[in-house]
Amino acid sequence: MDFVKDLDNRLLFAVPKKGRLYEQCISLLSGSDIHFNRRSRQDIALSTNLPIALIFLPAADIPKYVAEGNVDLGISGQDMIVENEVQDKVTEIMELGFGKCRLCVQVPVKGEYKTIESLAGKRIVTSFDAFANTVFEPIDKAAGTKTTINYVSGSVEAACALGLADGIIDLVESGETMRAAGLHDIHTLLETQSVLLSNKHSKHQDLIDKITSRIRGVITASKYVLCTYNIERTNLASATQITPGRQAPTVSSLDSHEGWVAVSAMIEKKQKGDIMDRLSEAGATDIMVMAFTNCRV
Ligand SMILES: Nc1ncnc2c1ncn2[C@@H]1O[C@H](COP(=O)(O)OP(=O)(O)OP(=O)(O)O)[C@@H](O)[C@H]1O
Ligand SMILES: O=P(O)(O)OC[C@H]1O[C@H](OP(=O)(O)OP(=O)(O)O)[C@H](O)[C@@H]1O
Ligand SMILES: [Mg+2]
Repeated sequence: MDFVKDLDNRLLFAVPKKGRLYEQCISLLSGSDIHFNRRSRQDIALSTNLPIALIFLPAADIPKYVAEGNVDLGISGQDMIVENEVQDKVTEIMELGFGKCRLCVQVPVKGEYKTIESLAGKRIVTSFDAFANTVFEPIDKAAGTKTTINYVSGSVEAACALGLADGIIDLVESGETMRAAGLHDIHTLLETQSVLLSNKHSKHQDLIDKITSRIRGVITASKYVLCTYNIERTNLASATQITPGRQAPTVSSLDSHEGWVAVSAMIEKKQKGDIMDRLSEAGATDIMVMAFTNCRV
């Protein structure tokens, strides 16, 4: 436990210790040049190049630690922030674009329930019991009844078939798990994805800003590629309409080819095929597309 004293003066950054957010978080850290050595089974890892300690915790608990100020910064899902009821106590710095899914009310396909209101007074099983209680409070009040909310930690979809629930509240991404259990969704309560979140009163705000801009750079870099090509200056105007860049394309003259220029511009990765076709039609040659791993734009 020697290194507990080494945590003094370090920014504490909570990262999901396993599960579907883990790999993406590790790749964000690596893309942001936050280096660390983590020994097997160890949930605290000191960064070797920045005054940061990474704390590996269950995603579901991270919003609570951030809200209470036990850690300065964290990555978790928006659903976990809502379930921990800490929306007002943390700053959601930015959406990270992964862990995207919907929190839905689901019922058996062959059943009588068609609306969330029809479940008033019935039995709901969920891992999101705090949120479910807030959802059913007004519904119960209007119907003059009390819905039973029971917590289970996983495999929530099994609850209806097992006779434990009339409906469930759980996450849906592809819908495969829901359909396999003979369920369908009748109401979306929340759209969620992973976010970078911070404590509102951290003493490490400068470092939080630095990490945020590095992570933002990694996310932007994953959406864009750099496109370079050569083109006759007479065709430049039509080519730059195809690749306007984020501000403007970089244009330099080609010494060896009178009247020709070299152009480079960031383009959206998902449009690269179409853009290359159109550049070719506009007279561009030597068209190349290159990925980059981080950027500040
Ligand atoms: N099927 C899914 N698709 C996308 N995101 C998901 C999915 N299931 C869970 N998530 C998101 O992943 C985050 C972590 O979820 P959870 O705590 O259930 O861990 P997990 O990664 O599913 O691992 P496990 O359930 O095995 O412990 C949550 O914010 C949740 O919204
Ligand atoms: O719509 P889908 O793509 O099928 O994904 C949704 C499923 O993913 C999550 O379960 P997870 O795999 O985390 O298992 P768990 O129930 O043990 O948490 C979630 O709780 C759903 O069951
Ligand atoms: Mg899960």
